[in-house]
Amino acid sequence: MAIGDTCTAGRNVSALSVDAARLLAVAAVARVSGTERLALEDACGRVLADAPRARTNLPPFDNSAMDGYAVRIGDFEGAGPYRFRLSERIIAGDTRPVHLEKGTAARIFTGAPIPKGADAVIMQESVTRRGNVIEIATPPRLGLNIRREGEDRRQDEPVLPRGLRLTPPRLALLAAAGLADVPVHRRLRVGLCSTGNELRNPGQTLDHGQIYNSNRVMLRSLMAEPWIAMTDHGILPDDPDAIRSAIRQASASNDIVISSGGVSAGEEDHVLDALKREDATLEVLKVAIRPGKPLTIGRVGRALFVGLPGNPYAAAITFLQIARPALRKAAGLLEEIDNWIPAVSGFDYSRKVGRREYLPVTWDERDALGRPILRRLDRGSSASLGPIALAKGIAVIDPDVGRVLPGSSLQVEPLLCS
Ligand SMILES: Nc1nc2c(c(=O)[nH]1)N[C@H]1C(S)=C(S)[C@@H](COP(=O)(O)OP(=O)(O)OC[C@H]3O[C@@H](n4cnc5c(N)ncnc54)[C@H](O)[C@@H]3O)O[C@H]1N2
Ligand code: MOO
Repeated sequence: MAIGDTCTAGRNVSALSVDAARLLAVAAVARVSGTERLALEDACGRVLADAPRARTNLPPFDNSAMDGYAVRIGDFEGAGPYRFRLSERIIAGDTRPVHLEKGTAARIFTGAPIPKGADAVIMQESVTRRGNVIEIATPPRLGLNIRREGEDRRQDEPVLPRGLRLTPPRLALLAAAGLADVPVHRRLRVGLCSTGNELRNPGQTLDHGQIYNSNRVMLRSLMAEPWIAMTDHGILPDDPDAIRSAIRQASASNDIVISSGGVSAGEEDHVLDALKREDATLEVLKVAIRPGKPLTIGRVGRALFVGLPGNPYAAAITFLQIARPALRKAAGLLEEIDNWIPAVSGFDYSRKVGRREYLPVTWDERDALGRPILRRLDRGSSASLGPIALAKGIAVIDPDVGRVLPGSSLQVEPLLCS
């Protein structure tokens, strides 16, 4: 459901489920269109814009997986033990074309090319060697300890699909397939604003009634991704014109604008009015989520505007659950984050039904099935940062659950805490 700008009822709208709000946010953004080519060394954390093709077979030739002896299976005739004279010595990097003489073996090392005619490698620990002759007790199976040419990737085959975040192993695979550079999506331009007359930056002195801006560093750090180019538009006062002009400017120069504060129902909460005056298409106004119910998402020109609630825990949860999937889509990422783990409650918690709730939790032990036994870190009031700062994860409680009993199953989404 998209709520058009004819809706003047402010927060008198029914709350969307978390899943519906996430879908609307994701649907409201398009993938960035620009791409650039980067050397592999500069591409870690960036998003693959195409499926690069292997320049070579991987591995490029049949090679030995062990230090040992290359043999021909056909030479194992009759009953053992079997004796072979060593006719060759092949080390890694040997570029000679070698043909293994019938009835002989080749001394070979890990990574060295398999000589023509050989079809197994016996590791040296399984062989008795006397001078230039080896003795083998039983015949090997075909292909033993041989890494086949092209078994990882064939030349001209796609090495990786587009839309993947380039991680160290993915970059290594691209390098192994002979690629020196890769096409990546341009960085997603994200603008950040903090709204509130009460905000000062850490390091400044506080007057009575003022607080430190904690959302800024939290959101900047949550978005410290190689695929994001962040512009911090600073602290905006609770002034309708200032907020409107900041939204207009930030939306003209960014793909996505994220603000915190000023989205609830009070007359000093100006974000919604500013969006309406900027002719925004409003997508999300209220979500059945705890914390974070007042969440405002709309399109301003070509940009997506995400007005997170000011309360820090609510800002963190709504960012992670609803804004981040939209950012990931816009950046071209096609892999979803699906890292929840099954857990079991170690607490008794009664609550009002209706909203999906995210509780900060930790754990010190696991049950017989290996599931973490969750311990609550306070109620996780939407204004407090202590619980989420110490949490190992966030437990998810479905909207219709009124009581969580010890021993009941819960999903937990791990937080990176180490
Ligand atoms: N009458 C109603 N009041 C409120 C409602 C409501 O539905 N009706 N919703 C409550 C809920 S739930 C939340 S969450 C907050 C959301 O408020 P806003 O997004 O409008 O945010 P503010 O009022 O500007 O601030 C809320 C709170 O957070 C502090 N804050 C704001 N920005 C920062 C920052 N950058 N760093 C640290 N702390 C920040 C601010 O000082 C306030 O204490 O509204 C409830 N009220
Ligand atoms: O729903 Mo608010 O964001 O928790 O306090």
